[in-house]
Amino acid sequence: MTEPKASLEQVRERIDSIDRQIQELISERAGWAQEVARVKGAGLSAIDYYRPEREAHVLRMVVDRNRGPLSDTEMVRLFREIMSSCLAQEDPLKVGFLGPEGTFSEQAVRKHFGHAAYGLPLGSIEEVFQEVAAGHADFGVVPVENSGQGMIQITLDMFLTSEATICGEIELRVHQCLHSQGGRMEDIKRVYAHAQSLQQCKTWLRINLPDVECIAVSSNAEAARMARHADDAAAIAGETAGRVYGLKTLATGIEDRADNTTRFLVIGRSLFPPSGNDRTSLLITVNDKPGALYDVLSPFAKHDVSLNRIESRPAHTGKWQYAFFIDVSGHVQDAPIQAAMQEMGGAAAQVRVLGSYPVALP
Ligand SMILES: O=C(O)C(=O)C[C@]1(C(=O)O)C=C[C@@H](O)C=C1
Repeated sequence: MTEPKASLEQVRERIDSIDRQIQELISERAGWAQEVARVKGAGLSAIDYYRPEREAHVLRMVVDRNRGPLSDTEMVRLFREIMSSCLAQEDPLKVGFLGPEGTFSEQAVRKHFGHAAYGLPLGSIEEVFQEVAAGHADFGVVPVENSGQGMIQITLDMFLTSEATICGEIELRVHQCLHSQGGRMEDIKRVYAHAQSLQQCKTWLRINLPDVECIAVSSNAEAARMARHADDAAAIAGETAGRVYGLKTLATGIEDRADNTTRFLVIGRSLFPPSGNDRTSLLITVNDKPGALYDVLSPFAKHDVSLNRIESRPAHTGKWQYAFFIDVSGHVQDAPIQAAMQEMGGAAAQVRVLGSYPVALP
């Protein structure tokens, strides 16, 4: 270790002085955010001021400027909170998510919208779509894919029948923990968790709790709630859920894959302009003729548009008809995507732009 540069008292004086400057600058920034609101016009609500493309741009500049010692994720989190508070000065955004309190979906809401947004815990993914459509929530956050388990089909299927748009994506590293009321691993006879979490921790459970009964429930937070009632029960859930439900944490990082990550979508009712680094999600149904899918996809290759993902789901329009969820790099206003969509022409029975949105930040 190198020699200290100053005494503890001197270090604290320096920190106090920096805090004063930071606070003055945050207040000044909040004043300018109010000025943005005046420029845009009075009497609007939070959703009219919210600009995901601008926020993504601001946060990318934060990452570009970051020289440490704090990580990019930490810096982004701090600036996200500042923007969240600036935006909420008039009226906070209302964001629906799969509740109850303490779920990973709630963590995703906080990661993307900060703590000044108003979180609305809802009973199911379907309800999140319904509340956004009805205007009771400005936006919704729904899980769509896990790095180990793949796509969450109910979320994809909701786009077949709802008008929801995609306004953002969030990647959340999912760290699972084992929590219990009693706090003793040797007493555990039952483990509650969401089915996905049981899958994510399968190997750990086999090695560490081979004889317990595993019970799938509607969410990890629900599992934590159930585990409160008996000393011989435990829950697999995130750290937040354990804290919210007052449980003791018996083990942390019990997910089998070190890179366990869930991708969430931000759903809303409108489309937003380009941020400079975007992804576009399309919902395409093809006519039942030879080469139709090829004819839909080849224009993207021709115009040098990268295809990030393709998923097929039964289309609900007839037996053996399929809808394709296609993600491509870029914004729908970009010339190459426009050209590809025009060329695709009659090969597609239906094309719906679900949304163009900033690629997830760290
Ligand atoms: O730049 C704007 O349009 C603002 O309203 C300011 C601001 C910010 O704090 O930077 C706040 C909320 C928006 O979502 C984007 C940016």
